[in-house]
Amino acid sequence: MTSHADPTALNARAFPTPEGGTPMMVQFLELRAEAPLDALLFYRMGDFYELFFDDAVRASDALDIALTKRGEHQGEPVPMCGVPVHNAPVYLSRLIKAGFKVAVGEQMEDPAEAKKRGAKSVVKRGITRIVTPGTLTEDDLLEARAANRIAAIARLATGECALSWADVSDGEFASMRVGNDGLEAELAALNPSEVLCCDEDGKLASELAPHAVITPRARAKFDSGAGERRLKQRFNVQSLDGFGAFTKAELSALGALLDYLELSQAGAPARLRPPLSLPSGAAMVIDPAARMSLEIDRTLQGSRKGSLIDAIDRTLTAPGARLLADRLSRPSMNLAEIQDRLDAAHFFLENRALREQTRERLKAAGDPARCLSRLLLGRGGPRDLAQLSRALKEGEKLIAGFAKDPLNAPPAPINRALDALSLAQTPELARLVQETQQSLVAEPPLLARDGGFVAPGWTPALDEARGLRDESRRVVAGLQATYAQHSGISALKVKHNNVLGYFIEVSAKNADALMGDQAFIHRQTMANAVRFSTPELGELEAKIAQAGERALAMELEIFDAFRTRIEALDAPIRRAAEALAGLDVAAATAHWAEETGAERPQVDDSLAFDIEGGKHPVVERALERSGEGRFTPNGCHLNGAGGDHPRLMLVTGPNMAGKSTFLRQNALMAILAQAGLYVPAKSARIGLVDRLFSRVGAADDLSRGRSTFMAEMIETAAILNQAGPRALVILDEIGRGTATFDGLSIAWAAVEHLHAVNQSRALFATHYHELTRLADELEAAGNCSLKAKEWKGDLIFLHEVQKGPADRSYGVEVAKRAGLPQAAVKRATDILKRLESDDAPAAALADLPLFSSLAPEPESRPSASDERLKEIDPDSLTPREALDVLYALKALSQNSG
Ligand SMILES: Nc1ncnc2c1ncn2[C@@H]1O[C@H](COP(=O)(O)OP(=O)(O)OP(=O)(O)O)[C@@H](O)[C@H]1O
Repeated sequence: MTSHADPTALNARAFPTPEGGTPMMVQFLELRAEAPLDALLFYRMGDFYELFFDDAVRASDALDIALTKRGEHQGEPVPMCGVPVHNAPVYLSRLIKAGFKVAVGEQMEDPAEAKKRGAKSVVKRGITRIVTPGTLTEDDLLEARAANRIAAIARLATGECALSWADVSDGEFASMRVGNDGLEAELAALNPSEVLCCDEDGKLASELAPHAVITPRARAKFDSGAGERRLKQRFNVQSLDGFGAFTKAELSALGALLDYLELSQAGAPARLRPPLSLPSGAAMVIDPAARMSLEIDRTLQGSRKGSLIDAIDRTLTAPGARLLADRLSRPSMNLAEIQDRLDAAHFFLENRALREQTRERLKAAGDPARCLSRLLLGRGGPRDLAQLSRALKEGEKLIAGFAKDPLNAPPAPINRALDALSLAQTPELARLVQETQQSLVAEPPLLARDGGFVAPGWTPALDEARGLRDESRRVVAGLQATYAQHSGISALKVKHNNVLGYFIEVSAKNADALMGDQAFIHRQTMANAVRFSTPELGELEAKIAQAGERALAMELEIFDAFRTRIEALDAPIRRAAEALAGLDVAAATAHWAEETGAERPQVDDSLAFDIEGGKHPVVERALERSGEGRFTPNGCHLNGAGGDHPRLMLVTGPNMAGKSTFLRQNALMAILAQAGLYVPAKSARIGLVDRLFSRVGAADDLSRGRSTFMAEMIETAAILNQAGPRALVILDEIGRGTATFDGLSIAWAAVEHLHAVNQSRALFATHYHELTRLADELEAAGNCSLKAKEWKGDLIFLHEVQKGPADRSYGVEVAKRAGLPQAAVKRATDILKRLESDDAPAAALADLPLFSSLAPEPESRPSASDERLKEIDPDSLTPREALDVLYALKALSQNSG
């Protein structure tokens, strides 16, 4: 599919040469040549960003705005469209969502400066930034509760592979070595909005990360030596050893990413934390198919509503929500880390009042990480400053609630968070917080350039400048009365606009009186009014402007000083922001657990999988909301201890009985437990799961040219090739997309392979009853089924898991419930009876008459003569009437016959 935003198509564009152009057009085309071809150029002209040529054509189409023309270039009209600067974020976000990148060409000087060089000179412009999906920082353009990552894939000639990624909005910067076959799963976990790769890997990257914008870069940008140099220079170190041991591929990926971020931030390079090399094996690997089908952070339709995270997220801050999403997308393999998270949640569950108090404080904390990044990038304003210091202050206040009660001491992870929040540990930071709180007005504006954010009383010099400005304004206001009195025109007004500054306005009929007066200088005649100025007004105007400018300059200086101090305190501020997010997740987990009765899981390094009373949090919520009844909790034991506790469980039962739900809820249980969260179960013991595979439901993958069956087989192959004894495998009805015997054989072989070779803990749902026999033959396999019973000819699902296989499949009953025509249901019942006879299926069907050759069963509606007979009461008939009725009945039966 090629879209307007397709980088390959964009990179093939050509723009005219500047020859023969107007000075402005020459400047535009020079900037256009400087900006990457796959980005649209927003060219600032006063209050508008204008787009020209092909940029205008594509943007007007994507934004649905008018495409006009502006003069000619080289004899051809120039296509143009524009968006107002004050509304630019809205248009930017639409273009970014449509997959475009935008280079912003700003005016680099005051137009007045340009005029000094001659009437025809053009205002200097330069590219200040390239806005791309993966490099956003503005709240308007970002989703608050989701990370916004940009990733880079490096594949060296040696076969070595690595991923690097960054979140410019909060400074995250990391890399990880991966095998070629692990790229897709890791990219799915990171869920980046933009992916860099070298030119040759463009197609591969779009297959690996189908939801991301792909940005191909020259192979030279992926040079690992250059990458290392760039990293050292950026982080100002002699050696990278202090940050970790990076492979060549990691250096290549990190270097390429840094290079691109420098380009896109044009001179204001993103402020990133020093790179972190994540060890492989630190997180449970969830294959992309499983991630999708388990609907962890979004549903198959792509919405957050209806996903696992939506059902369990009780965080109150956006950074808390992002941390929770991160933990769910990369469940930990580190037992100590998991215990820490569970300890923190447990503490908040036990200490309800403290939890409520903490959550109350968190509500005011906002998003300090993103405020900090914007401030460091020079894109932050006074509101960011105020929000950041409020968050730090709330963090400080929060500590007081955790009284030093030796009998109820918070666990280590909470203590660490409290330490990070303690301003007393960083007096510099404490001072900064105090000063920003004192110096800023209650509701500061978004942008510093507008001024008006420093509170009165903060610096005498600023107060004085403002006093002068305000005093002059008062004098101006007073002048209106003086002039009115002097001229005798009571309707005289003193007004202000950007062109004339202060002026006097009178109606046209009063103008003559002032025209002859030396004190008033005529400036402008309008349809109904005439405008004048006076030297006095001019002087006051200058005073006001001067004082205003001085005041603004002082405010900007104060703001800059704060910014510089923040830059130096970058690390402790980040630590405090992370601590707040961590406390939010812990308190939210406890809150959710209390609300739903979720329990603390026991996670260890065994191979156990023992769940009692497990529930599917999303299905349970859906049932609750629709009032359709309660969720039936079910246990699941896959610890391989033998007997009742097989390692591989075959799950049978009628359609709609709840097999898929059962499979999914157990996969989710492992994810939740290793994310360090409570689980929706009475109890759960789970031995670390290193990889989670799930083949649930048949989602067509037609976009990749794979049929349902092909997609299913590819995923099954991946499972049988990769799953090991620590894996958890969830397989739902594999083989059903092909002929019965093929399907059964494949399913059969898969079960045997999983049992003997992979030896993973596995749940295998199937409709092939023949498979249930395997439980007798394979020592670590067992059967369970979902109960259903027939009642008065209807099928009732109990959603209860019981030992042993299902007695039969009830497919025909389900079809009947779904409203299949009566004739088809009856026919299916007949066929089923024959198939279930002892003969081989082919023989059983041999003498079965074809459906079409059977006379359709007559509808059992009463005949007309029957109806008539019912109406007759023989006792009330005269002999004559009886004879008439007899004739009538005879006629009716002849007609219908
Ligand atoms: N444990 C449960 N308690 C209550 N209701 C449940 C339970 N499990 C499933 N259900 C309900 O039954 C419906 C069908 O469940 P599910 O899709 O898991 O069935 P299935 O056996 O996999 O069906 P099929 O074989 O047709 O895919 C669910 O949408 C849910 O409403």
